[in-house]
Amino acid sequence: MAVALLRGENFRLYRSLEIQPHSGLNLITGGNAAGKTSLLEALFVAARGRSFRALSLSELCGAERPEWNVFLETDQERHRVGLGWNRQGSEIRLDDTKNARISDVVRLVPIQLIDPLAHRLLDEGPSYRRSFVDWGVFHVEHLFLDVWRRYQRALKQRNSALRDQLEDRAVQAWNEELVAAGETLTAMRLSHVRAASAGLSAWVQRLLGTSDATCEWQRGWPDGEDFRELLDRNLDQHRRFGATIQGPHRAELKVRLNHAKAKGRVSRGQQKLLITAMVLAQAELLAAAGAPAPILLLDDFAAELSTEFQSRLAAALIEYRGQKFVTAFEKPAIAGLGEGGLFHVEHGTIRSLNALHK
Ligand SMILES: Nc1ncnc2c1ncn2[C@@H]1O[C@H](COP(=O)(O)OP(=O)(O)OP(=O)(O)O)[C@@H](O)[C@H]1O
Repeated sequence: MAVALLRGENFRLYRSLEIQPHSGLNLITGGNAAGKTSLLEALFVAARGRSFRALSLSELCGAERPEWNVFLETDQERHRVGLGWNRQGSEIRLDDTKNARISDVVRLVPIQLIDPLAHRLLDEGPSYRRSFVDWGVFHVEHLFLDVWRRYQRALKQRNSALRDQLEDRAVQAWNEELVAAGETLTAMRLSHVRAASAGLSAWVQRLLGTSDATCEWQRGWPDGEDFRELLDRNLDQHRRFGATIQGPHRAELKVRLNHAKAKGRVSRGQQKLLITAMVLAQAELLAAAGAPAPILLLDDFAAELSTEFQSRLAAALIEYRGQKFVTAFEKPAIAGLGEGGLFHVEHGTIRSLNALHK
């Protein structure tokens, strides 16, 4: 699956935008503030229903009028996805369905971004890594969303019973659902991380020249402990905190490169390539599970990378068989980059620099 057409109106600096991307690699060049990131953002917003850098959809509105829209069409099956915003709210359309559910769009058009802030996946708190893993599990396990929602609901109810200092029975009433959903969720996450870790080494070898990268899933409560018993045993502690302080909502993905924690001890350039390897390993799992191969957005190709690392990254991108959108100030002098779609952006105007050979 690839995006065959992207359109937008009054989206950030673009009065209107339209591209017909290549199904493989698309290189988008342009100077500072030309509109490269905004173009990736238009794609991301259409596929995820939210931006990766704006907190609200209103920020995406251009100067023309108080409304904007983005639209994409896929190559296979010609699915059409549109997101429109005005001051009254936003609406997602999927094919002929108005007010479609964003989860249906997300499932149809998996998209991942690696931008200059991607190091947060390794540097910041565990919620970034949980979201990363859960995004993959969502795409390979169709029951994930239901189980995740059940867990969140039981957790919320249990926590509010703890906060309101209700009697033990009222708190414990949620344990069964919390344990049932929590254990299923954990099993799905564990099997996803194990499978992704198996593919990670090969991508790390290609990108970083070492195969010594590991990902370990910590499920959110101590190994060897039964979740149900732990909830009963720690009830007083949870009462003191006014919250359930163990469980899958506290899970963590521990990432190591050459035995060092990927946080702090690994350089920014290494982090960028390690994250790319994680994204590519996960993308392969999706494809293997019959989901569409994720579309990869890579903002600022050369940032943080030596020429050797740039060559390695280019080779990995070319090898990855999903669709890719890569931005750079200028076309890197690396064979293979720019052989697919080549676009140049200037002041919110996009020019296609090649006859697209699809
Ligand atoms: N809502 C908006 N309406 C109009 N213009 C906007 C809006 N939001 C951002 N811009 C402008 O769009 C321009 C392009 O931003 P964008 O982040 O896409 O550039 P870029 O090509 O990725 O640049 P760089 O390489 O410097 O990051 C910026 O000058 C920004 O001020």
